[in-house]
Amino acid sequence: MVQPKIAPSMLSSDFANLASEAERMIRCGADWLHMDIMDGHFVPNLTIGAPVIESLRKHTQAYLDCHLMVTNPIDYVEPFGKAGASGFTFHVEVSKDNWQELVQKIKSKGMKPGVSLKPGTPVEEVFPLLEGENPVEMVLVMTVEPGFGGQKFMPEMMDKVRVLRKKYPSLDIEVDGGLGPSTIDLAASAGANCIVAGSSVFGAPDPAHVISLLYKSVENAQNSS
Ligand SMILES: O=C(CO)[C@@H](O)[C@H](O)COP(=O)(O)O
Ligand SMILES: [Fe+2]
Repeated sequence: MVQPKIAPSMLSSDFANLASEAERMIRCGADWLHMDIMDGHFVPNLTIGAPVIESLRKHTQAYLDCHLMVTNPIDYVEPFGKAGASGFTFHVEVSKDNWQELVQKIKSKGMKPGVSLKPGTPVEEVFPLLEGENPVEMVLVMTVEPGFGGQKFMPEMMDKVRVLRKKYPSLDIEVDGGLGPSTIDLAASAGANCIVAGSSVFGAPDPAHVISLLYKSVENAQNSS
């Protein structure tokens, strides 16, 4: 059975207090911290890069689940490895020609390679990356258009999750965008085990309660499947 992981998206945190926000999330029961890296080109928004990951790493031992919404992910592997990133998830839409080199490089820097796909990208496009000698170890299914937090969950993306879970029973499948107490059951029953949640966690009066609801939903779905 794949381990449930709840990953609050730090995009919804107070960036001016990133270290204490990270610590607060871990205290609230978060398994991973989801870090959204946007280059203002692949997506129309600009966030943080390796220097911020490096600074945060000095304050936490937590798993830093980095989601690279960038046009040239290969340029980021070395700096992110040095900075202390744990997971490095790139987008399939910009990696068709060099994903093999990318995966190899990510692993050689001690990070876990993942691939993400935008809502309009067919799930079949990630299949080659899950086969062969050097596969990715996680698929991140976007459930909103990448770029911003606080958008509405797209339930039609659950078909992709179902297809992936059927084909790859032990794969880490992450969902990202619009996840919270009202949408988690759809994602959990489709087979997602890694759950990114930004606004629903940071906007809640009791983030620990939301994190535990998300975790329990994944556990329940796994126990009844
Ligand atoms: O990658 C992204 C957005 O591009 C996400 O990680 C969001 O930051 C999730 O935020 P919510 O939809 O949960 O508010
Ligand atoms: Fe993300």
